[in-house]
Amino acid sequence: MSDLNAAERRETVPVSLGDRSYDIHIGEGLLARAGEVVAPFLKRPLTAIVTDQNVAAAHLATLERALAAKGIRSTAIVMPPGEKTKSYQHLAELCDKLLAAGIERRDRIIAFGGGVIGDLAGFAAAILRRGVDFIQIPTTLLSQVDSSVGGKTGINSPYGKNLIGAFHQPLAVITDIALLDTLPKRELAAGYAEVAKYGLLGDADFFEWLEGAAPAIMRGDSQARIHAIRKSCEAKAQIVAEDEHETGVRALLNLGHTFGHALESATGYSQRLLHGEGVSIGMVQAFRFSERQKLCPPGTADRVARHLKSVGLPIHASQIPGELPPPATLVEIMRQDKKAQGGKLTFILARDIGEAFIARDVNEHDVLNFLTEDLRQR
Ligand SMILES: NC(=O)c1ccc[n+]([C@@H]2O[C@H](COP(=O)([O-])OP(=O)(O)OC[C@H]3O[C@@H](n4cnc5c(N)ncnc54)[C@H](O)[C@@H]3O)[C@@H](O)[C@H]2O)c1
Ligand SMILES: O=C(O)C(=O)C[C@@H](O)[C@H](O)[C@H](O)COP(=O)(O)O
Ligand SMILES: [Zn+2]
Repeated sequence: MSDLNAAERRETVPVSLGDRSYDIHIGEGLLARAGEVVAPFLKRPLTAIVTDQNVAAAHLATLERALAAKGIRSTAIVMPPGEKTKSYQHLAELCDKLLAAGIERRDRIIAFGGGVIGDLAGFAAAILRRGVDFIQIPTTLLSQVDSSVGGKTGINSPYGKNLIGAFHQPLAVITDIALLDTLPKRELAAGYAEVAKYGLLGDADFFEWLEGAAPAIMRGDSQARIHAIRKSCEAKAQIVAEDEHETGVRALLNLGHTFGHALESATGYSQRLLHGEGVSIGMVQAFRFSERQKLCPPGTADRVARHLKSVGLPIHASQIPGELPPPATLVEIMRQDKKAQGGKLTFILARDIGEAFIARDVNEHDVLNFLTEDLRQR
C-alpha cells in the first residue's frame, strides 16, 4: 500500500476503458500529496498547470509545492474564471501558451479547476501536437462528481453548448474534498444538481439517501461528501465504461441537459445561469414533461423540485434574472443538441425517480406546447 493509499478517508474508483483505464482518487487533503500520483505519469519532471484566477488565488501554491516536493517543475497558465472562457478565443490563447511553455507531445498537462478548466484544458490537450495526455484535479463539486470523469472535453460555440470538442480521457483524477471549503455556496449548489442527477437517472435508493443527506453534504460533512462523490463517480464510470462515445446509454447522463443547455445558451453563458442551475431547472422540466406525456406518476416532478429547492437551486425558468427568449427560440436552440438525429429531438425522460430513458424522435410541437405552458406558470 502506497503512502497515498494509507491516507485517511481515501477511496479509489476505477474507470475501466481498456488501455485508457484510470483511477479516480477521492480523499481529504490529497492536493498536498498530488505529486505522488502525478510523478509516475511524467516522462520528464516538467508539467503545465492550467487553472483559473480564483483557483490559483486559493490553491495554486499548494499544488506547486506538492509537485516541487517530487522534483517536478511546473508552469502555471491562469485563465479568467467563468463559462465564457470555454471559447475559441481562450482555446487559441491556451494552446499558444502551452506551446510557449515548451510542452512536448510526451509531456502531461494538469487541468486544475472546475468544469470550465477541465473541459478547456482537456480539449487543448486533445489537439495540442495531435494529442497530449492530461491529469484532472477537479476543484468544484460539479467537476468532482461529473466533468473530470469520462473524457468529454470541449468549448461552446455561438450555435450552442459544447458543440466543438473531443473525447479525451485523463490519465488520472485527483479529487480533494478539502478544496470545496473555498467554493462559493452558489457553485456548491450548482454542483449538487449533477449529484442528484445520478439518483434521478438510475438509482432511486441513492436519491432517497440524498433527500436525507443533502444538508450534511451542503454544510461540509466529510463522510457525506465522500460518499456522494464516490457514488456519483461509480455511476458515471459504469456508464462511460459501457458506452464511452455516447452511442447509447451514456446519453442518460444528459438528463435535464437538453432543456438546461438551451437556457444556458439563451442567457449567453453568463452568471445569470450556471451550468448546474440549468441542469436543475432542466431536470424538473424533464420530469414535468414526462408527467405531461403520461410516462411518469403525477407528483414525481414536485418531489424532484422540492429536493433541488432544498439546497438552494432554482427549479423554474422564471427564477433566471432578466428576459428569456420565447419558447420557439429555445426549441430552435435545442435543434443543435448533439443527441438530435435527422433533425429530430432526443430527450432523456423518466418513468419514475431512478428510471430515466432515452426518448428519440420527440415531437417538437409537444415540447413547444409544454415550454409555452411551463414558462407561463409561476
Ligand atoms: N465534460 C463533462 O463531462 C462535463 C460534465 C458536467 C459539466 N461540464 C461543464 O462544466 C462546466 C461547469 O463547471 P463548474 O460548475 O465546475 O464551473 P467553473 O469551472 O466555472 O467553476 C465555478 C466557479 O468556481 C470557481 N472555483 C473553482 N474551484 C474553486 C475552489 N475550490 N474554491 C473557490 N473557487 C473555485 C471558479 O473560478 C469559477 O468561478 C460547464 O461548462 C459544463 O458544461 C462538463
Ligand atoms: O459525461 C456526459 O456524457 C454528460 O453528459 C455529463 C454532462 O453533465 C455534461 O454537462 C456534459 O458536458 C454534457 O455533454 P453534451 O454532450 O450534452 O455537451
Ligand atoms: Zn452537466
